[in-house]
Amino acid sequence: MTVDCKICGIRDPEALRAAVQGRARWVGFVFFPRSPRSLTPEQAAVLSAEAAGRVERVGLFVDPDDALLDATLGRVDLDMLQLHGSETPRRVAEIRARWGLPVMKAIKIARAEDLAVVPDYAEVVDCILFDAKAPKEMVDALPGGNALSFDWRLLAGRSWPKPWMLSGGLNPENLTEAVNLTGADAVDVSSGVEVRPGVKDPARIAAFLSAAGEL
Ligand SMILES: O=C(O)c1ccccc1NCC(=O)[C@H](O)[C@H](O)COP(=O)(O)O
Repeated sequence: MTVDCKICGIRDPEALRAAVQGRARWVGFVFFPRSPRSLTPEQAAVLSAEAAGRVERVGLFVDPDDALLDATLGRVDLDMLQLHGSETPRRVAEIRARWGLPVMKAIKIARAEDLAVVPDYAEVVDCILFDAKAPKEMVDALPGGNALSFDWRLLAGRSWPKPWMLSGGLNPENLTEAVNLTGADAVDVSSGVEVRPGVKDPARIAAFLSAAGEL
């Protein structure tokens, strides 16, 4: 079984190289200033140039306005956009049409009812990303990248009309169980391959990609 991996929140060349050497399919660059993983367009442009032709480059945005997308995409070459906020299906479709890039929409899951929106988004996206919804009590939660998992059994035996990725609290130790339960053929990780928020660990990236290769 092949499981394609995305390493999200890449901020430095060492992490990028570990992702490329371990044969990640995608790397993610975060454009959300409140995140410890956020990059300026100038920083991302350097990493994006190094990644070109070796790994697909995903730009992560949270409810971006047109000006932010224009400013970022004017400076950084990206292969896909990841929308990780409260973007409506209509806004997702608008972004996809206007910037002409494939779009992945994060759908945040805490309980079965949270999956009810999938058909609406599936009509307008290229890929769905299932991530954990942070509980309200978690006051300092980010819109994603919180090292939280959801109940993977909610996806067991389900099929979806578009390609999809599993994310949320994955790490080298739990990847096998997560994939076996959900049947995911693509996964996304950030916190689980870090030494602390925003600081990637090349050895953990290698371990995650190795675990994926052994599935
Ligand atoms: O990583 C962030 O800081 C971030 C900020 C705002 C929205 C989303 C964010 N990250 C999302 C991801 O890194 C992944 O797509 C995914 O949710 C995995 O996160 P993690 O649970 O940390 O592995």
